[in-house]
Amino acid sequence: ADNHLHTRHAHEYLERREYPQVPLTPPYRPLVWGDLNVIHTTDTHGWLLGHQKLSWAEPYYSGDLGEFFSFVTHMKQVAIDKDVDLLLIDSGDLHDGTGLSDGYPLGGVDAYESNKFLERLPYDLMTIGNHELYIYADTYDMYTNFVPHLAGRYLTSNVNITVFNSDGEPESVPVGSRYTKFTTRKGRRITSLGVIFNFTQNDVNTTVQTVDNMVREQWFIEAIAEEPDVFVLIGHMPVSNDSWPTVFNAVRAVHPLTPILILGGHTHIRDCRQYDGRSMALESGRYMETIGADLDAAKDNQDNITFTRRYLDQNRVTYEYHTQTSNQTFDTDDGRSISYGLEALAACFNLSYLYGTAHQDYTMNQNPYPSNGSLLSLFIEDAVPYALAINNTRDSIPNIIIINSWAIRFDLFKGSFTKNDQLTIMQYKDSFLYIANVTSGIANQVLPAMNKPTATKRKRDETGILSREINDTRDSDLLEEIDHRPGVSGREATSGNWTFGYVTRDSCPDADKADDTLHTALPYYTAPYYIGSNPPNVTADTPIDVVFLNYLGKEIIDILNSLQKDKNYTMNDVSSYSPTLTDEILGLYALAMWN
Ligand SMILES: Nc1ccn([C@@H]2O[C@H](COP(=O)(O)O)[C@@H](O)[C@H]2O)c(=O)n1
Repeated sequence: ADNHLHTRHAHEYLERREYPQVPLTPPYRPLVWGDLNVIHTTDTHGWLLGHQKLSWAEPYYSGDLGEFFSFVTHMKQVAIDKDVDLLLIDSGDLHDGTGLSDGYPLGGVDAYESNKFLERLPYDLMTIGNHELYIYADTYDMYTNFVPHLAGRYLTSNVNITVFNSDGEPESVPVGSRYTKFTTRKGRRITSLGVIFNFTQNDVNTTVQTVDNMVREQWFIEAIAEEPDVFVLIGHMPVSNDSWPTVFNAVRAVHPLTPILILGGHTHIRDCRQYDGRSMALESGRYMETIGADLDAAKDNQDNITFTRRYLDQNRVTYEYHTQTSNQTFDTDDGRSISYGLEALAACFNLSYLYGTAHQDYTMNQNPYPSNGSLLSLFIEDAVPYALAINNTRDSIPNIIIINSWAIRFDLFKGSFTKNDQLTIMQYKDSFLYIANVTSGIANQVLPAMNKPTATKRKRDETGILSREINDTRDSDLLEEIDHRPGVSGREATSGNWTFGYVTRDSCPDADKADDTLHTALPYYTAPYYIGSNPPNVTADTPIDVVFLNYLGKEIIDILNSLQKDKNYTMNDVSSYSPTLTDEILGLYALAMWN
Protein backbone atom coordinates (compact mmCIF):
# COMPACT_ATOMS: atom_id res chain seq x y z
CA ALA A 1 0.00 0.00 0.00
CA ASP A 2 2.83 2.38 0.87
CA ASN A 3 4.31 2.08 -2.61
CA HIS A 4 1.23 2.86 -4.59
CA LEU A 5 0.62 5.82 -2.30
CA HIS A 6 4.01 7.33 -3.22
CA THR A 7 2.17 9.72 -5.46
CA ARG A 8 3.49 12.49 -7.62
CA HIS A 9 1.68 14.84 -5.29
CA ALA A 10 3.85 13.72 -2.38
CA HIS A 11 7.06 14.33 -4.34
CA GLU A 12 5.97 17.77 -5.50
CA TYR A 13 4.90 18.68 -2.01
CA LEU A 14 8.17 17.62 -0.48
CA GLU A 15 10.25 19.45 -3.09
CA ARG A 16 8.37 22.60 -2.11
CA ARG A 17 8.98 21.94 1.58
CA GLU A 18 12.69 21.35 1.17
CA TYR A 19 13.25 25.04 0.61
CA PRO A 20 11.40 26.85 3.42
CA GLN A 21 8.89 29.23 1.87
CA VAL A 22 9.99 32.03 4.15
CA PRO A 23 13.53 32.88 5.22
CA LEU A 24 14.31 31.45 8.67
CA THR A 25 16.92 32.81 11.04
CA PRO A 26 19.62 30.17 11.54
CA PRO A 27 21.11 29.21 14.92
CA TYR A 28 23.68 31.72 16.12
CA ARG A 29 26.45 29.37 17.26
CA PRO A 30 27.49 25.71 16.95
CA LEU A 31 26.56 23.11 19.54
CA VAL A 32 29.00 22.34 22.33
CA TRP A 33 29.74 18.62 22.16
CA GLY A 34 30.63 16.69 25.33
CA ASP A 35 31.65 13.11 26.08
CA LEU A 36 28.05 11.86 26.34
CA ASN A 37 25.52 13.66 24.17
CA VAL A 38 21.75 13.29 23.90
CA ILE A 39 19.23 14.34 21.26
CA HIS A 40 15.85 14.47 22.95
CA THR A 41 12.24 14.60 21.74
CA THR A 42 9.07 14.57 23.83
CA ASP A 43 5.31 15.04 23.43
CA THR A 44 5.48 14.73 19.65
CA HIS A 45 1.74 13.87 19.57
CA GLY A 46 1.68 12.79 15.94
CA TRP A 47 3.22 16.00 14.53
CA LEU A 48 5.42 13.93 12.21
CA LEU A 49 4.99 16.22 9.20
CA GLY A 50 5.98 19.16 11.36
CA HIS A 51 4.19 22.50 11.34
CA GLN A 52 2.89 23.43 7.92
CA LYS A 53 1.24 26.84 8.41
CA LEU A 54 2.83 30.18 7.57
CA SER A 55 1.68 32.27 10.55
CA TRP A 56 4.68 33.02 12.74
CA ALA A 57 6.38 31.26 14.43
CA GLU A 58 5.13 28.07 12.70
CA PRO A 59 7.76 27.98 9.93
CA TYR A 60 10.43 27.55 12.62
CA TYR A 61 8.96 24.11 13.36
CA SER A 62 8.49 23.07 9.73
CA GLY A 63 10.88 20.11 9.67
CA ASP A 64 9.34 16.66 9.36
CA LEU A 65 10.27 13.26 10.77
CA GLY A 66 12.18 12.38 7.60
CA GLU A 67 14.31 15.50 7.98
CA PHE A 68 14.78 14.72 11.65
CA PHE A 69 15.93 11.24 10.63
CA SER A 70 18.53 12.76 8.27
CA PHE A 71 19.64 15.14 11.03
CA VAL A 72 20.11 12.26 13.48
CA THR A 73 22.03 10.26 10.86
CA HIS A 74 24.46 13.14 10.27
CA MET A 75 24.78 13.81 14.00
CA LYS A 76 25.62 10.14 14.66
CA GLN A 77 28.42 10.45 12.11
CA VAL A 78 29.67 13.65 13.76
CA ALA A 79 29.71 11.78 17.09
CA ILE A 80 31.81 9.00 15.52
CA ASP A 81 34.19 11.58 14.01
CA LYS A 82 34.54 13.27 17.39
CA ASP A 83 34.81 9.87 19.09
CA VAL A 84 32.05 10.61 21.61
CA ASP A 85 28.71 9.03 22.51
CA LEU A 86 25.36 10.25 21.18
CA LEU A 87 22.02 8.86 22.37
CA LEU A 88 18.56 9.48 20.86
CA ILE A 89 15.82 9.56 23.52
CA ASP A 90 12.05 10.20 23.61
CA SER A 91 9.94 10.90 26.71
CA GLY A 92 6.50 9.80 25.53
CA ASP A 93 3.09 11.03 24.27
CA LEU A 94 3.19 9.78 20.69
CA HIS A 95 -0.63 9.66 20.47
CA ASP A 96 -3.33 12.32 20.06
CA GLY A 97 -2.33 15.35 18.08
CA THR A 98 -2.72 15.44 14.28
CA GLY A 99 -4.53 13.72 11.46
CA LEU A 100 -1.56 11.39 10.99
CA SER A 101 -2.19 9.85 14.41
CA ASP A 102 -5.92 10.54 14.76
CA GLY A 103 -7.34 10.64 11.23
CA TYR A 104 -7.55 6.85 10.88
CA PRO A 105 -10.62 5.24 9.32
CA LEU A 106 -13.41 3.69 11.42
CA GLY A 107 -12.20 0.59 13.24
CA GLY A 108 -8.57 1.76 13.27
CA VAL A 109 -6.32 2.39 16.26
CA ASP A 110 -4.87 5.79 17.13
CA ALA A 111 -1.26 6.26 15.94
CA TYR A 112 -1.03 2.69 14.63
CA GLU A 113 0.09 3.95 11.19
CA SER A 114 2.13 7.00 12.31
CA ASN A 115 4.06 4.92 14.84
CA LYS A 116 5.38 2.77 11.99
CA PHE A 117 7.45 5.78 10.92
CA LEU A 118 8.75 6.44 14.44
CA GLU A 119 9.88 2.81 14.59
CA ARG A 120 12.35 3.62 11.80
CA LEU A 121 14.22 6.18 13.92
CA PRO A 122 17.26 4.83 15.79
CA TYR A 123 15.93 5.64 19.27
CA ASP A 124 18.18 4.33 22.07
CA LEU A 125 15.53 4.85 24.77
CA MET A 126 11.83 5.65 24.81
CA THR A 127 9.18 5.79 27.50
CA ILE A 128 5.41 5.91 27.85
CA GLY A 129 3.23 9.03 28.18
CA ASN A 130 -0.27 9.51 29.57
CA HIS A 131 -1.60 9.70 26.00
CA GLU A 132 -0.54 6.10 25.50
CA LEU A 133 -2.87 5.20 28.40
CA TYR A 134 -6.26 6.92 27.92
CA ILE A 135 -7.54 4.07 25.72
CA TYR A 136 -6.70 0.41 26.32
CA ALA A 137 -6.56 -0.37 22.57
CA ASP A 138 -3.76 2.22 22.17
CA THR A 139 -1.74 0.76 25.05
CA TYR A 140 -2.30 -2.75 23.73
CA ASP A 141 -1.14 -1.68 20.27
CA MET A 142 2.02 -0.20 21.81
CA TYR A 143 2.61 -3.37 23.79
CA THR A 144 2.04 -5.67 20.82
CA ASN A 145 3.39 -3.77 17.84
CA PHE A 146 5.62 -0.87 18.89
CA VAL A 147 7.50 -1.93 22.01
CA PRO A 148 9.19 -4.97 20.39
CA HIS A 149 11.01 -2.63 17.96
CA LEU A 150 12.86 -1.04 20.89
CA ALA A 151 14.33 -4.40 21.93
CA GLY A 152 14.13 -3.85 25.69
CA ARG A 153 14.71 -0.09 25.56
CA TYR A 154 11.03 1.02 25.78
CA LEU A 155 10.89 1.72 29.48
CA THR A 156 7.78 1.63 31.67
CA SER A 157 9.06 1.45 35.23
CA ASN A 158 5.67 2.15 36.82
CA VAL A 159 3.15 1.20 34.09
CA ASN A 160 1.51 -2.19 33.52
CA ILE A 161 -1.03 -3.55 31.07
CA THR A 162 -3.33 -6.50 31.73
CA VAL A 163 -3.20 -9.10 28.94
CA PHE A 164 -4.09 -12.75 28.60
CA ASN A 165 -1.08 -14.94 29.31
CA SER A 166 -0.28 -18.19 27.51
CA ASP A 167 -2.71 -20.05 29.81
CA GLY A 168 -5.51 -17.68 28.81
CA GLU A 169 -5.47 -16.03 32.26
CA PRO A 170 -5.47 -12.23 32.68
CA GLU A 171 -2.06 -11.07 33.85
CA SER A 172 -0.71 -7.59 34.65
CA VAL A 173 2.71 -7.11 33.02
CA PRO A 174 4.97 -4.12 32.31
CA VAL A 175 4.11 -2.49 28.96
CA GLY A 176 7.82 -2.32 28.16
CA SER A 177 10.83 -2.96 30.40
CA ARG A 178 11.08 -1.73 33.99
CA TYR A 179 14.70 -0.66 33.42
CA THR A 180 17.63 -1.37 31.17
CA LYS A 181 21.41 -1.51 31.47
CA PHE A 182 23.59 -1.15 28.41
CA THR A 183 27.02 -0.09 27.26
CA THR A 184 27.52 2.70 24.72
CA ARG A 185 29.77 2.64 21.66
CA LYS A 186 32.47 4.28 23.79
CA GLY A 187 32.08 1.67 26.52
CA ARG A 188 30.12 3.86 28.92
CA ARG A 189 27.89 1.76 31.25
CA ILE A 190 24.39 3.19 31.51
CA THR A 191 21.43 2.33 33.76
CA SER A 192 18.06 3.70 32.65
CA LEU A 193 14.53 3.90 34.05
CA GLY A 194 11.33 5.19 32.40
CA VAL A 195 8.87 6.80 34.81
CA ILE A 196 5.49 8.49 34.38
CA PHE A 197 3.98 11.06 36.79
CA ASN A 198 1.19 9.95 39.15
CA PHE A 199 -1.39 9.71 36.35
CA THR A 200 -4.87 8.57 37.41
CA GLN A 201 -7.01 8.86 34.28
CA ASN A 202 -5.62 5.76 32.60
CA ASP A 203 -8.03 3.23 31.08
CA VAL A 204 -9.12 0.04 32.82
CA ASN A 205 -6.65 -2.81 32.49
CA THR A 206 -3.72 -0.42 32.55
CA THR A 207 -2.02 0.39 35.86
CA VAL A 208 0.11 3.34 36.93
CA GLN A 209 2.00 2.89 40.18
CA THR A 210 2.78 6.05 42.16
CA VAL A 211 6.37 7.20 41.96
CA ASP A 212 6.66 7.03 45.78
CA ASN A 213 5.71 3.36 45.74
CA MET A 214 7.87 2.55 42.72
CA VAL A 215 11.11 3.63 44.42
CA ARG A 216 10.37 1.19 47.28
CA GLU A 217 10.05 -1.83 44.99
CA GLN A 218 12.65 -4.58 45.32
CA TRP A 219 13.30 -4.56 41.55
CA PHE A 220 14.05 -0.81 41.75
CA ILE A 221 16.47 -1.24 44.65
CA GLU A 222 18.25 -4.02 42.77
CA ALA A 223 18.25 -2.12 39.45
CA ILE A 224 20.09 0.87 40.88
CA ALA A 225 22.38 -1.06 43.27
CA GLU A 226 25.27 -1.51 40.84
CA GLU A 227 27.02 1.77 39.97
CA PRO A 228 27.05 2.56 36.24
CA ASP A 229 29.13 5.36 34.66
CA VAL A 230 25.95 7.39 34.35
CA PHE A 231 22.24 7.05 35.16
CA VAL A 232 20.03 8.16 32.28
CA LEU A 233 16.57 8.55 33.78
CA ILE A 234 13.85 9.20 31.25
CA GLY A 235 10.20 9.82 31.98
CA HIS A 236 6.94 11.50 31.10
CA MET A 237 7.16 13.88 34.01
CA PRO A 238 7.95 17.62 34.14
CA VAL A 239 11.45 18.47 35.33
CA SER A 240 10.02 21.22 37.57
CA ASN A 241 7.29 20.79 40.18
CA ASP A 242 6.72 17.04 39.97
CA SER A 243 8.12 13.72 41.21
CA TRP A 244 11.57 13.67 39.61
CA PRO A 245 13.18 14.55 42.97
CA THR A 246 11.69 11.32 44.39
CA VAL A 247 13.50 9.23 41.77
CA PHE A 248 16.62 11.38 41.86
CA ASN A 249 16.91 11.23 45.68
CA ALA A 250 16.43 7.46 45.68
CA VAL A 251 19.36 7.07 43.27
CA ARG A 252 21.47 9.73 44.99
CA ALA A 253 21.04 8.03 48.37
CA VAL A 254 22.93 5.03 46.98
CA HIS A 255 25.32 6.81 44.59
CA PRO A 256 26.31 10.25 45.91
CA LEU A 257 28.59 11.11 42.97
CA THR A 258 27.42 9.20 39.92
CA PRO A 259 26.38 11.54 37.08
CA ILE A 260 22.61 11.57 36.47
CA LEU A 261 20.95 12.77 33.28
CA ILE A 262 17.16 13.24 33.34
CA LEU A 263 15.03 13.62 30.22
CA GLY A 264 11.46 14.64 31.07
CA GLY A 265 8.27 15.80 29.40
CA HIS A 266 4.49 16.28 29.69
CA THR A 267 4.12 20.03 30.30
CA HIS A 268 5.05 20.93 26.70
CA ILE A 269 7.67 23.50 27.70
CA ARG A 270 11.38 24.04 27.27
CA ASP A 271 12.77 23.63 30.76
CA CYS A 272 15.91 22.62 32.62
CA ARG A 273 16.79 21.94 36.26
CA GLN A 274 19.93 20.91 38.06
CA TYR A 275 19.11 18.97 41.22
CA ASP A 276 22.79 19.03 42.15
CA GLY A 277 26.17 19.75 40.58
CA ARG A 278 26.50 16.28 39.03
CA SER A 279 23.08 16.05 37.37
CA MET A 280 20.92 17.81 34.85
CA ALA A 281 17.23 17.47 33.93
CA LEU A 282 15.99 18.60 30.51
CA GLU A 283 12.49 18.95 29.03
CA SER A 284 12.22 19.55 25.29
CA GLY A 285 8.86 21.19 24.55
CA ARG A 286 6.18 19.62 22.38
CA TYR A 287 4.66 18.92 18.94
CA MET A 288 7.96 18.50 17.05
CA GLU A 289 8.75 22.16 17.71
CA THR A 290 11.80 21.58 19.84
CA ILE A 291 14.69 19.16 19.67
CA GLY A 292 16.61 19.15 22.93
CA ALA A 293 20.33 18.66 22.90
CA ASP A 294 21.88 17.71 26.22
CA LEU A 295 25.59 17.52 26.19
CA ASP A 296 27.74 16.72 29.17
CA ALA A 297 31.40 16.59 29.87
CA ALA A 298 31.42 14.00 32.62
CA LYS A 299 34.72 13.74 34.44
CA ASP A 300 35.49 10.97 36.87
CA ASN A 301 36.10 13.13 39.93
CA GLN A 302 34.15 14.81 42.70
CA ASP A 303 33.75 18.23 41.06
CA ASN A 304 30.60 19.58 39.55
CA ILE A 305 30.06 18.40 36.00
CA THR A 306 29.78 20.85 33.14
CA PHE A 307 26.52 20.32 31.27
CA THR A 308 25.23 22.32 28.37
CA ARG A 309 21.78 22.13 26.82
CA ARG A 310 20.24 23.70 23.75
CA TYR A 311 16.66 23.97 22.50
CA LEU A 312 16.75 23.56 18.72
CA ASP A 313 13.94 24.86 16.51
CA GLN A 314 12.82 21.87 14.47
CA ASN A 315 13.54 22.94 10.87
CA ARG A 316 15.89 22.29 7.96
CA VAL A 317 17.86 25.48 8.46
CA THR A 318 18.71 24.39 12.01
CA TYR A 319 19.55 20.87 10.86
CA GLU A 320 21.78 21.95 7.98
CA TYR A 321 23.56 24.51 10.17
CA HIS A 322 24.51 21.97 12.82
CA THR A 323 25.45 19.20 10.41
CA GLN A 324 27.28 21.51 8.00
CA THR A 325 25.24 20.25 5.09
CA SER A 326 23.30 22.03 2.34
CA ASN A 327 19.93 21.49 0.67
CA GLN A 328 21.80 19.27 -1.80
CA THR A 329 23.65 17.15 0.76
CA PHE A 330 21.35 17.08 3.78
CA ASP A 331 18.70 14.47 2.88
CA THR A 332 19.38 10.77 3.33
CA ASP A 333 17.49 8.17 1.29
CA ASP A 334 15.81 6.79 4.41
CA GLY A 335 14.89 10.29 5.55
CA ARG A 336 13.25 11.07 2.21
CA SER A 337 11.45 7.74 2.28
CA ILE A 338 9.99 8.60 5.70
CA SER A 339 8.83 12.02 4.43
CA TYR A 340 7.23 10.48 1.33
CA GLY A 341 5.59 7.78 3.42
CA LEU A 342 4.09 10.35 5.80
CA GLU A 343 2.76 12.41 2.89
CA ALA A 344 1.23 9.26 1.45
CA LEU A 345 -0.40 8.51 4.80
CA ALA A 346 -1.82 12.06 4.89
CA ALA A 347 -3.28 11.50 1.41
CA CYS A 348 -4.65 8.09 2.40
CA PHE A 349 -6.40 9.62 5.43
CA ASN A 350 -7.70 12.47 3.21
CA LEU A 351 -6.23 15.03 5.60
CA SER A 352 -6.40 17.92 3.12
CA TYR A 353 -10.22 17.65 2.94
CA LEU A 354 -11.37 21.29 3.09
CA TYR A 355 -14.13 22.39 5.48
CA GLY A 356 -13.79 26.13 4.82
CA THR A 357 -11.48 29.13 4.97
CA ALA A 358 -10.76 31.00 8.20
CA HIS A 359 -10.32 34.73 7.76
CA GLN A 360 -8.08 35.27 10.75
CA ASP A 361 -5.88 33.44 13.27
CA TYR A 362 -7.58 32.20 16.45
CA THR A 363 -5.10 31.38 19.19
CA MET A 364 -5.16 29.63 22.54
CA ASN A 365 -2.82 31.95 24.41
CA GLN A 366 -1.63 34.70 22.09
CA ASN A 367 -4.91 36.55 22.47
CA PRO A 368 -6.66 37.16 25.78
CA TYR A 369 -9.65 35.01 26.69
CA PRO A 370 -12.35 36.07 26.06
CA SER A 371 -11.66 38.04 22.88
CA ASN A 372 -12.29 38.00 19.13
CA GLY A 373 -8.94 36.38 18.46
CA SER A 374 -9.29 33.73 21.16
CA LEU A 375 -9.81 30.17 19.89
CA LEU A 376 -11.35 29.30 23.25
CA SER A 377 -13.98 32.02 22.75
CA LEU A 378 -14.70 30.94 19.18
CA PHE A 379 -15.03 27.33 20.23
CA ILE A 380 -17.17 27.56 23.35
CA GLU A 381 -19.27 30.63 22.45
CA ASP A 382 -19.91 29.94 18.76
CA ALA A 383 -18.76 26.55 17.43
CA VAL A 384 -19.99 24.21 20.20
CA PRO A 385 -23.46 25.82 20.57
CA TYR A 386 -23.86 25.73 16.77
CA ALA A 387 -22.74 22.11 16.31
CA LEU A 388 -24.67 20.70 19.28
CA ALA A 389 -27.90 22.36 18.14
CA ILE A 390 -27.92 20.40 14.85
CA ASN A 391 -30.80 17.86 14.86
CA ASN A 392 -31.04 18.13 18.66
CA THR A 393 -34.51 17.81 20.24
CA ARG A 394 -33.29 19.77 23.30
CA ASP A 395 -32.18 22.72 21.18
CA SER A 396 -35.10 24.88 22.39
CA ILE A 397 -34.17 24.41 26.08
CA PRO A 398 -31.73 27.04 27.37
CA ASN A 399 -28.35 25.64 28.37
CA ILE A 400 -24.88 26.37 29.58
CA ILE A 401 -22.03 24.30 28.11
CA ILE A 402 -18.82 23.68 30.08
CA ILE A 403 -15.58 22.19 28.82
CA ASN A 404 -11.96 21.97 29.99
CA SER A 405 -9.93 24.42 27.91
CA TRP A 406 -7.12 21.87 27.64
CA ALA A 407 -9.35 19.80 25.39
CA ILE A 408 -8.35 22.40 22.77
CA ARG A 409 -4.85 21.48 21.75
CA PHE A 410 -3.55 24.02 19.24
CA ASP A 411 -4.13 27.31 17.45
CA LEU A 412 -6.36 27.73 14.39
CA PHE A 413 -4.65 29.69 11.62
CA LYS A 414 -5.99 31.95 8.89
CA GLY A 415 -6.56 30.17 5.56
CA SER A 416 -7.68 26.66 4.63
CA PHE A 417 -9.31 24.76 7.47
CA THR A 418 -8.86 21.06 6.70
CA LYS A 419 -9.52 17.69 8.29
CA ASN A 420 -5.94 17.79 9.56
CA ASP A 421 -6.51 21.21 11.15
CA GLN A 422 -9.68 19.97 12.83
CA LEU A 423 -7.85 17.02 14.38
CA THR A 424 -4.82 19.11 15.28
CA ILE A 425 -6.96 21.46 17.32
CA MET A 426 -9.34 18.93 18.81
CA GLN A 427 -8.52 15.28 18.39
CA TYR A 428 -10.27 13.78 21.42
CA LYS A 429 -13.43 11.83 20.73
CA ASP A 430 -15.13 13.11 23.88
CA SER A 431 -18.92 13.22 23.99
CA PHE A 432 -21.30 15.82 25.40
CA LEU A 433 -23.51 14.86 28.36
CA TYR A 434 -26.12 16.89 30.23
CA ILE A 435 -28.06 17.20 33.45
CA ALA A 436 -31.59 18.56 32.95
CA ASN A 437 -33.61 20.93 35.07
CA VAL A 438 -30.87 22.69 36.98
CA THR A 439 -32.10 26.15 37.88
CA SER A 440 -30.21 28.84 35.99
CA GLY A 441 -29.15 30.47 39.30
CA ILE A 442 -27.29 27.29 40.33
CA ALA A 443 -26.10 26.37 36.82
CA ASN A 444 -24.40 29.76 36.43
CA GLN A 445 -22.36 29.14 39.58
CA VAL A 446 -20.90 25.84 38.31
CA LEU A 447 -18.16 27.31 36.09
CA PRO A 448 -16.87 29.89 38.62
CA ALA A 449 -16.85 27.18 41.30
CA MET A 450 -14.85 24.84 39.06
CA ASN A 451 -12.28 27.53 38.34
CA LYS A 452 -11.79 28.38 42.03
CA PRO A 453 -8.12 27.70 42.93
CA THR A 454 -9.03 25.09 45.56
CA ALA A 455 -11.23 23.14 43.18
CA THR A 456 -8.73 23.17 40.33
CA LYS A 457 -5.50 22.77 42.23
CA ARG A 458 -5.67 18.99 42.46
CA LYS A 459 -6.41 18.66 38.77
CA ARG A 460 -3.73 21.14 37.75
CA ASP A 461 -1.08 19.52 39.89
CA GLU A 462 -1.95 16.17 38.42
CA THR A 463 -1.62 17.32 34.84
CA GLY A 464 1.31 19.64 35.43
CA ILE A 465 -0.62 22.62 34.14
CA LEU A 466 0.22 24.70 37.18
CA SER A 467 3.92 24.46 36.45
CA ARG A 468 3.33 25.19 32.79
CA GLU A 469 1.53 28.40 33.68
CA ILE A 470 4.30 29.53 35.98
CA ASN A 471 6.91 28.97 33.34
CA ASP A 472 5.05 30.34 30.40
CA THR A 473 3.99 33.56 32.07
CA ARG A 474 7.53 34.46 33.05
CA ASP A 475 7.86 36.89 30.19
CA SER A 476 4.26 38.07 29.95
CA ASP A 477 5.05 41.73 30.70
CA LEU A 478 7.73 41.74 28.06
CA LEU A 479 5.40 40.00 25.62
CA GLU A 480 2.62 42.50 26.13
CA GLU A 481 5.09 45.33 25.67
CA ILE A 482 6.33 43.82 22.40
CA ASP A 483 2.80 43.33 21.16
CA HIS A 484 2.12 47.02 21.58
CA ARG A 485 5.29 48.23 19.90
CA PRO A 486 4.53 50.71 17.11
CA GLY A 487 4.22 49.00 13.73
CA VAL A 488 3.72 45.53 15.19
CA SER A 489 0.30 43.97 15.08
CA GLY A 490 0.16 40.24 15.60
CA ARG A 491 1.86 37.31 13.98
CA GLU A 492 1.75 38.37 10.37
CA ALA A 493 3.57 41.63 10.96
CA THR A 494 7.03 40.25 11.58
CA SER A 495 9.69 41.64 9.33
CA GLY A 496 13.17 43.06 9.53
CA ASN A 497 15.86 41.42 11.54
CA TRP A 498 13.81 39.89 14.38
CA THR A 499 11.28 37.10 14.39
CA PHE A 500 8.75 35.54 16.70
CA GLY A 501 9.53 32.26 18.43
CA TYR A 502 10.45 30.77 21.78
CA VAL A 503 12.35 32.91 24.25
CA THR A 504 13.29 30.58 27.11
CA ARG A 505 14.54 31.44 30.56
CA ASP A 506 15.06 28.13 32.33
CA SER A 507 16.68 27.35 35.68
CA CYS A 508 20.04 25.99 34.51
CA PRO A 509 23.31 27.91 34.08
CA ASP A 510 23.29 30.44 31.22
CA ALA A 511 19.52 30.53 31.51
CA ASP A 512 19.14 33.08 28.73
CA LYS A 513 21.37 31.26 26.24
CA ALA A 514 19.55 27.96 25.94
CA ASP A 515 17.56 28.72 22.78
CA ASP A 516 19.48 27.76 19.67
CA THR A 517 17.91 30.52 17.55
CA LEU A 518 17.35 34.06 18.79
CA HIS A 519 13.73 35.15 18.74
CA THR A 520 11.29 37.77 19.88
CA ALA A 521 8.74 36.21 22.22
CA LEU A 522 5.17 35.74 21.07
CA PRO A 523 2.43 37.29 23.22
CA TYR A 524 1.12 34.96 25.93
CA TYR A 525 -2.08 35.20 27.97
CA THR A 526 -3.18 32.59 30.47
CA ALA A 527 -6.70 31.15 30.21
CA PRO A 528 -8.89 29.45 32.82
CA TYR A 529 -8.80 25.65 32.92
CA TYR A 530 -12.60 25.45 32.50
CA ILE A 531 -14.55 27.61 30.06
CA GLY A 532 -18.28 27.96 29.34
CA SER A 533 -20.76 29.18 26.74
CA ASN A 534 -22.57 32.48 27.28
CA PRO A 535 -25.22 31.97 30.01
CA PRO A 536 -28.82 32.12 28.71
CA ASN A 537 -30.79 35.27 29.39
CA VAL A 538 -33.39 33.72 31.73
CA THR A 539 -34.49 34.23 35.34
CA ALA A 540 -32.57 32.48 38.15
CA ASP A 541 -35.40 29.97 38.74
CA THR A 542 -35.66 28.84 35.07
CA PRO A 543 -34.68 25.17 34.67
CA ILE A 544 -31.92 24.79 32.11
CA ASP A 545 -29.58 22.05 30.82
CA VAL A 546 -26.02 21.86 32.15
CA VAL A 547 -24.07 20.39 29.24
CA PHE A 548 -20.49 19.17 29.68
CA LEU A 549 -17.84 16.85 28.33
CA ASN A 550 -17.89 13.23 29.48
CA TYR A 551 -14.30 13.86 30.58
CA LEU A 552 -15.68 16.15 33.32
CA GLY A 553 -18.62 14.01 34.52
CA LYS A 554 -17.60 13.36 38.12
CA GLU A 555 -16.32 16.88 38.72
CA ILE A 556 -19.59 18.47 37.57
CA ILE A 557 -21.60 16.18 39.86
CA ASP A 558 -19.38 17.03 42.85
CA ILE A 559 -19.65 20.76 42.18
CA LEU A 560 -23.43 20.66 41.70
CA ASN A 561 -23.80 18.83 45.03
CA SER A 562 -21.60 21.38 46.76
CA LEU A 563 -23.62 24.30 45.35
CA GLN A 564 -27.08 23.13 46.50
CA LYS A 565 -28.63 20.63 48.91
CA ASP A 566 -32.15 20.18 47.37
CA LYS A 567 -31.02 17.22 45.29
CA ASN A 568 -28.14 14.76 45.50
CA TYR A 569 -26.92 14.41 41.91
CA THR A 570 -25.38 11.12 40.76
CA MET A 571 -24.29 9.78 37.38
CA ASN A 572 -27.87 8.46 37.03
CA ASP A 573 -28.95 12.06 36.39
CA VAL A 574 -26.59 12.31 33.43
CA SER A 575 -27.69 11.58 29.84
CA SER A 576 -26.15 11.87 26.39
CA TYR A 577 -26.75 15.34 24.92
CA SER A 578 -25.69 14.79 21.32
CA PRO A 579 -24.10 12.13 19.11
CA THR A 580 -21.62 14.80 17.91
CA LEU A 581 -18.13 14.27 19.35
CA THR A 582 -15.56 16.95 20.13
CA ASP A 583 -13.40 16.10 17.11
CA GLU A 584 -16.30 16.96 14.76
CA ILE A 585 -17.33 20.35 16.16
CA LEU A 586 -15.02 22.70 14.25
CA GLY A 587 -15.57 20.93 10.92
CA LEU A 588 -19.35 21.35 11.25
CA TYR A 589 -18.91 25.01 12.19
CA ALA A 590 -16.46 25.73 9.35
CA LEU A 591 -18.71 24.07 6.76
CA ALA A 592 -21.56 26.36 7.78
CA MET A 593 -19.72 29.61 8.49
CA TRP A 594 -16.50 29.68 6.47
CA ASN A 595 -17.66 28.99 2.91
N1 LIG B 1 -10.20 12.40 26.55
C1 LIG B 1 -9.50 13.46 26.98
C2 LIG B 1 -8.19 13.33 27.44
C3 LIG B 1 -7.51 14.46 27.85
N2 LIG B 1 -8.09 15.67 27.79
C4 LIG B 1 -7.34 16.90 28.17
O1 LIG B 1 -5.96 16.75 27.81
C5 LIG B 1 -5.13 17.04 28.94
C6 LIG B 1 -3.92 16.15 28.95
O2 LIG B 1 -3.08 16.45 27.87
P1 LIG B 1 -1.48 16.58 28.09
O3 LIG B 1 -0.93 16.73 26.71
O4 LIG B 1 -1.26 17.77 28.96
O5 LIG B 1 -1.05 15.30 28.71
C7 LIG B 1 -6.02 16.80 30.14
O6 LIG B 1 -5.62 17.61 31.21
C8 LIG B 1 -7.38 17.20 29.64
O7 LIG B 1 -7.54 18.58 29.80
C9 LIG B 1 -9.39 15.78 27.34
O8 LIG B 1 -9.95 16.91 27.28
N3 LIG B 1 -10.07 14.67 26.93
